[in-house]
Amino acid sequence: MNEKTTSDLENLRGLIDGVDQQLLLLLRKRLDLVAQVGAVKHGAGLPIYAPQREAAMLAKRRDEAKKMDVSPQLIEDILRRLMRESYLNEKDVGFKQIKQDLGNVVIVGGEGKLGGLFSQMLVLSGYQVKTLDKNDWASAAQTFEGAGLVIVTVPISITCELIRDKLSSLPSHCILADLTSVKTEPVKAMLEAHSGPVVGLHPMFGPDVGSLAKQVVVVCHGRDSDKYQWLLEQIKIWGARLVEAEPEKHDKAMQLVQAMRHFSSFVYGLNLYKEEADIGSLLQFSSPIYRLELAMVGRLFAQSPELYADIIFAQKESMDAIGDYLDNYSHALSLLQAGDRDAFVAQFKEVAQWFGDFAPQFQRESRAMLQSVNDMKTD
Ligand SMILES: C=C(O[C@@H]1C=C(C(=O)O)C=C[C@H]1O)C(=O)O
Repeated sequence: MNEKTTSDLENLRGLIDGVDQQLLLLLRKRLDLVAQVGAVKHGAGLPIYAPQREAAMLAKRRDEAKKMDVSPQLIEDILRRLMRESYLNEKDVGFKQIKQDLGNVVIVGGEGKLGGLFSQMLVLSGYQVKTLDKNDWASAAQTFEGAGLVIVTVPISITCELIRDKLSSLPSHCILADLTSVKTEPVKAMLEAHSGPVVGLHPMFGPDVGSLAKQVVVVCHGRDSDKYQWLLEQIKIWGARLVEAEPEKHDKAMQLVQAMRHFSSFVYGLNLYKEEADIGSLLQFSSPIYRLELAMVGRLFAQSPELYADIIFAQKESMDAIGDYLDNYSHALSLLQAGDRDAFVAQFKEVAQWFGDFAPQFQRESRAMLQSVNDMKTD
């Protein structure tokens, strides 16, 4: 490269550095303002996630970007990432405590990751939280004294037994809730063990989310919902959306959303293992979509085998859903083995028609995800 080119590049890159440093100053200023918004929301009991504000702001910035010949999608991508940071900032400011005279919250299994997240959110909301784990049962009666809310978040495989054996003598006013990823049996066990308010919750996210903004918590009502309405309001203030469902309907959906999804990832990983695939080499050749596929499968094997075994084995009925998947896989394979391209195309079209408008919607959503996957490449 000749001297003039080198000099030109250095000068321009220096100017870009200056602009980026100004961006940093603006980011710091924006985060300070967001923290002040968080403080106002804390006092007023407002949710950290304000979808209408976000939609209005994004629309304005997109218009302004267009007039400045800046990609509207670029400013939207930047602002969406900034908003994710905003939620963390606002969470750290804390939340209004909706139920002032609750007494203690006891989280059974609170040393687990999901229990730890709920403990953090409840403490940030001003509640006194105690945790009770497998070595604490000798002092359980004392811990439960004065408890206003007991949340059960232990492995699925021991949830119902623990509820029945250990939680049948709670104070009658105390709310009993669980966070289990299946609802029918735990809600039934809580209703049988406890005469007071009962509610089943299923946070549809992992414990590694930074905040509950935009997340979903499924609510399966048990008993005396008026007594735990404040808890649902508190979860909404944390930024989550509540989806009410009958336990049975929830569990039916989880056969596909969780059991079959995770079982399919397990089998995909098992197949790579049995085929002695060279993951490093696969990554070299991988398209963004395949890298995302590998990431979603690989992340499973970085987590607790017992957790996923519990999720997959939780419902006997999941076997039916997985068995149907195998039947459909075998049918599709038979078309391939028969070289019946026309039948494959016909089946493809039939499924595409069934997906309807969801197909192009998912194509648009996945395009943004794939671009993010590519953005994260450092090689
Ligand atoms: C800062 C706020 O809180 C959230 C974060 C926003 C942002 O980062 O711009 C906008 C809306 C809210 O979801 C707000 O409500 O204004």
